[in-house]
Amino acid sequence: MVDLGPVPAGRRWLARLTFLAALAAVLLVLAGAGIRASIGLLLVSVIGMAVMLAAGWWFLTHRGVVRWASAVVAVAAPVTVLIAYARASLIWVVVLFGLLWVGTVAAGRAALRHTRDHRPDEFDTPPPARPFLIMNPRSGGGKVGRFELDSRARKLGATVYLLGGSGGQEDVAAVARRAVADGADLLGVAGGDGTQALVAAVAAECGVPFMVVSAGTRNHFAMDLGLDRADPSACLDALNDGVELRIDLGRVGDRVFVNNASFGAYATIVQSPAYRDDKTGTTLELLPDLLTGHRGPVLRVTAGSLTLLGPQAVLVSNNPYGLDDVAGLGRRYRLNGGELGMLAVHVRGAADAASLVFGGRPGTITRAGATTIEIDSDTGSLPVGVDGEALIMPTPVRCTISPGALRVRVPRRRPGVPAPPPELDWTRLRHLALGRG
Ligand SMILES: Nc1ncnc2c1ncn2[C@@H]1O[C@H](COP(=O)(O)OP(=O)(O)OP(=O)(O)O)[C@@H](O)[C@H]1O
Repeated sequence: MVDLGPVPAGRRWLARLTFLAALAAVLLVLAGAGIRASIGLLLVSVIGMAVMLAAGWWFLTHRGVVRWASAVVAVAAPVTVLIAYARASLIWVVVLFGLLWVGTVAAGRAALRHTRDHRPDEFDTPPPARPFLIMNPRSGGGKVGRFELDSRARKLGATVYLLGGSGGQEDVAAVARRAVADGADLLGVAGGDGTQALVAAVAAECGVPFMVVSAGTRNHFAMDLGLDRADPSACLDALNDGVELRIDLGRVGDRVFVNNASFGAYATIVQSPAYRDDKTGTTLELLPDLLTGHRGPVLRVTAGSLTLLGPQAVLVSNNPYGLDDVAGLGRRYRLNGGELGMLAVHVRGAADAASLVFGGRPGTITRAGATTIEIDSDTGSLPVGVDGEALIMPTPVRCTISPGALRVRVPRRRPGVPAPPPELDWTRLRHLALGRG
């Protein structure tokens, strides 16, 4: 066994604090409510949540009176649970228990936190001599104008191409290719993730570095690169004081994606012509048929040795999302792991929905990692959402990953990506608390 040296005293005390807080939480419930009321409290909570999830499923899969009656039940269930707590004068027990449990988890995580440096490898490379940035003045509600990104970039020596001058949809990949042919030695985008993916593909193909300016609305790619999302102008620092990262690119059919490709209900809904004008109304109208399999393609997914038949939604991502707990929800802790992530949801009825209280029955939510994922269906083509852009692709649709395919230039000083939260491993905590490392 490798000797990792002595454990810092601070971590030992944090591990002890974890056990103390957990014990205090349990004692509080037993002392405040008694054993019988504690069991009752737990049962009422579990039943309330299960009813809420089952009613939520009925809301999504029905229309008319049944839908709205389900909505009432979905809201009434948690309210009833709260009333039950209040009538038993136990709200303070529940609130205090919640606070103590949050403290327990925080102390446990801090005690087990990885000590290894989480930053990806950075490469020192000379600054670009002829950077070329494509900017979309309409992205993020006009961030290019608000943060004066175009004039700032020009002052730093970049050539700026503003999208939208022609009035119609421009071929950004062609603009980027022309720029490289004319001598550009870096390509960058200030815009949404769909545009980032199109230009990143050209940068990887031409072997020039890519630069991301967080001027979109969601900026998920910028977030997972550890860039500043609040102030997109900070991303321009990469031009004069930058380092390079090597990251992976996902491929779906003949397209590149930087974040994810989605299949199934959501991808089908966004293809609907009515979706642009009425997102909620169109989703509610289409969901019942899509979720119950009366409409839309039946998906067949192969990820490594795993095969799934009939999931309602599948998300394939460029490196897996940290979905193990809410802290990591919707973010990737690394973009250079060389593996696609897959998340598939298959809810067959209200019982499956209710089972989500305990994490779902087997097959309800499936996660996997693989280097190739194939999505097939009984139809000749499939709607696919590629980094938020709605496309139709011929089946079977193959997703692969190209490890280290993209050089990304980022500011040397940037917010960075937090280390993934460690699993709350009680055995390791016990060893730590007892000073055994
Ligand atoms: N290639 C393009 N040529 C011309 N206009 C474009 C192009 N791409 C996007 N637009 C226009 O710019 C608007 C904003 O697009 P974009 O997706 O880049 O930003 P966003 O919606 O703010 O970001 P996000 O992808 O994070 O939601 C779109 O509504 C679209 O009309």
